[in-house]
Amino acid sequence: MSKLERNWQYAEQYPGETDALVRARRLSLELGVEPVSRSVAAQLSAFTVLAGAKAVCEIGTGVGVSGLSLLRYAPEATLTSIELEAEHLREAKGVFAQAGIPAARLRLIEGDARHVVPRLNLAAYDLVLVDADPAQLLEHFENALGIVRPGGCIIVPGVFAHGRVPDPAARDEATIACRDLLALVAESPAIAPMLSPAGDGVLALVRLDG
Ligand SMILES: C[S@@+](CC[C@H](N)C(=O)[O-])C[C@H]1O[C@@H](n2cnc3c(N)ncnc32)[C@H](O)[C@@H]1O
Repeated sequence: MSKLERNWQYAEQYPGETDALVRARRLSLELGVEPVSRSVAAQLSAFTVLAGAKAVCEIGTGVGVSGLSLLRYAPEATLTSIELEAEHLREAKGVFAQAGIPAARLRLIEGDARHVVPRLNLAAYDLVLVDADPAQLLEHFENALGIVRPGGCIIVPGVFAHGRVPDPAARDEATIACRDLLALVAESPAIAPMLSPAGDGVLALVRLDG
């Protein structure tokens, strides 16, 4: 194992998780839904607090691992989370209920985020997580930019497309979408980006004023 691999593995094993997160992660894997990794979950928890986020939106609820992480240290935050698959959302509801998250802090919406997000209030969210189908990434990202307030942040886990983004030979749709997003964000004067190798890559950015 290389030094970088050892560093990565250490960082992945470092964060502690609540019993609710451990249960949600297990359920997620049983259902074949890929949750954010432990280190990415820890970043989501910290980002919500750092951003002072009260209104959080998530595209791709899955079974609730990322949602629980976003709310973990932010008792005043509310989560609007959108999920295409009824079964995933049903399981996520159980996960949030078992974790004791009050229903008033949650707005769980079943539907295609490409249609739902454009109907949400513009510039109304402090933090938006984009974690749905990577092939639709650019569309989700454009929609996320519309609903995040200036000074707010967008987080995109999985942006290395299972390690394929750095491989120039990889040309599949999801990989190209991730590369296109990384290039777009790097070139925009209206965005302050940060790329972390945690999990399968995390792009975090601040939408600047104006
Ligand atoms: C990688 S999983 C999300 C995992 C979750 N964020 C977590 O860490 O627990 C992606 C989820 O996005 C959902 N999804 C895919 N396309 C979607 C769309 N267009 N709108 C809403 N959800 C979508 C999938 O059904 C799946 O549950």
